[in-house]
Amino acid sequence: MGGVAAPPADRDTEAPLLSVRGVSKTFGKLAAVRDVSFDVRSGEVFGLAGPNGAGKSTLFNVLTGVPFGPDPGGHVLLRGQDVVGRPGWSITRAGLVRTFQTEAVFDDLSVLQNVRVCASPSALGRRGRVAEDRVREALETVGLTDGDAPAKQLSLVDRKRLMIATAIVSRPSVLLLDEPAAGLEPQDQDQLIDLLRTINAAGVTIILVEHVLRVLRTLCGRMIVLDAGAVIAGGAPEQVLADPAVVQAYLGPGGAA
Ligand SMILES: Nc1ncnc2c1ncn2[C@@H]1O[C@H](COP(=O)(O)OP(=O)(O)OP(=O)(O)O)[C@@H](O)[C@H]1O
Repeated sequence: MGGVAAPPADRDTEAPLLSVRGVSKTFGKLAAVRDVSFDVRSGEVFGLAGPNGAGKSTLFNVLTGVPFGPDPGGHVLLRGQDVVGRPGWSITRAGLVRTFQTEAVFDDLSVLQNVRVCASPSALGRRGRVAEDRVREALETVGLTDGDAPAKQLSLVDRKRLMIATAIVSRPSVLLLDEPAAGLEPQDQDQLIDLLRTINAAGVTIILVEHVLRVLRTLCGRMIVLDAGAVIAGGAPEQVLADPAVVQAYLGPGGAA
């Protein structure tokens, strides 16, 4: 029951930017993540899918060390350096930055204030503040032009933009996005797709947890699927999403009949 092999690390000689090796996370008797290994190349948009409870968010937690790292024995190599065991701020500083499933936005603050307050410690300058040019650059990238607008007035897609701004203000090398398209109408999904393409084209490697398959198909060159914590398929989205084991995992026992 070793699971399915992760997609090939690389067809060329370039070392992967991120290498996840034998990562597991157990809560009591529950193996939420089971011996997961995969590689992400610099410049990729790499997809991570799986049914509810498959372990996707837990995997993001252990990759970024917040609130916990993996069980002993797992390795998370960023540019060949193992970040397991480092505190979360240090992993963020090394370049692994995530967003959360629900938009972590302070309604009573303005757009600008949200980016200043939510930025990770790695985005802070010498005086313990985020440089204003970084804040403005992040907001410009995500297309939020009115920094003084109260966050509570933002539409859902703009709240997603704001959450992404709070992550990219740290200038990550790998941006981990947890279900950014959740709840969006198709036209707003298209805006999100355009934004993620822009961020990726600027040199940011992206790992995308997503249930909206259209978004995965459009953006990802490669992806893996988790089920019950283990990798059950990996490769190009069209091939992976047609895999009978993946269809079965999504539909549940007997559902694929
Ligand atoms: N801190 C925790 N303590 C105990 N169990 C946990 C903890 N965090 C997650 N789990 C369990 O681990 C399993 C995987 O959860 P996780 O949230 O990672 O799945 P997911 O694939 O992100 O699901 P979804 O798509 O619904 O967000 C679930 O059974 C969940 O209840």
